[in-house]
Amino acid sequence: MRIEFTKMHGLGNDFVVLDARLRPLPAMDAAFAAAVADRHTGIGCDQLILLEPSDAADFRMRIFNADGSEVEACGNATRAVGLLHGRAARIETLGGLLTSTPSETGISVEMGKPRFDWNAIPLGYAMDTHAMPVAWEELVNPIAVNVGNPHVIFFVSDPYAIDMARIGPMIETDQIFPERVNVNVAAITARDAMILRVWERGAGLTRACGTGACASAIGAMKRGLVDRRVTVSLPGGPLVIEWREDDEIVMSGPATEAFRGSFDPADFGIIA
Ligand SMILES: N[C@@H](CCC[C@H](N)C(=O)O)C(=O)O
Repeated sequence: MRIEFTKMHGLGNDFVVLDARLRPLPAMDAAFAAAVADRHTGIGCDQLILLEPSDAADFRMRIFNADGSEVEACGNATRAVGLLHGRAARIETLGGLLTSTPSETGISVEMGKPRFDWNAIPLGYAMDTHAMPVAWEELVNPIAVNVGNPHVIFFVSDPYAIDMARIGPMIETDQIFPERVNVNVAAITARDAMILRVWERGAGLTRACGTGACASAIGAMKRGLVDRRVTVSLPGGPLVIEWREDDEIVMSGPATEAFRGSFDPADFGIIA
């Protein structure tokens, strides 16, 4: 059996998109997703995205990290599937119902409302999420925000001076985060601009993280460091994040289709 896929990316955060909206695919599990995502023996991607029919929206998007874990939200993939859909779409995810719309800069997505309660992040025990009384080496007093998925944000003077490949996994898997966490290091450069690098839960260092940009922008706005519309520069390029007065987060930026192909799951050692 051959499965068709579309390889896409948002600012270099790359996806294998499988479309089961019209034709069912073999049941997806962590081993299947990890095998496809493997950059040496599979197709290779940061996230595998599975589109399915939905009763509540135009379609359902399921998100699997490269390590196989299924998660609630992915900002860049939401723009990518919005591009694939070709027109405005309501998209059901584990993190909530999202809306994507073609825009001048690519695709804009209404990402939902941020949550700040310690048990909504979630954290292992009650604490102030606005300035968490914790530290990992030089990374201190982060803010935690859930934008559909969990994020912790550290404000630093130079995100590129932080050894994220070493410290990222330590924080991601710390027991204070019972569902693990996406780790963001951000620097404010103006009232409307910031620089960001992200160690993603289940995927590692990526060139861009849409939910990371949303969470970091909201964290900076909460702390009064930036205005309510900010350009977030990631290694792969910029995203514009706005926190509207109605509490909705809007993310705008490009999405790209790279190529299409097909594979036989057996080639990757998957018994489908
Ligand atoms: N790359 C994504 C985020 C993907 C999920 C994340 N790694 C998690 O585990 O929550 C984005 O663009 O938001």
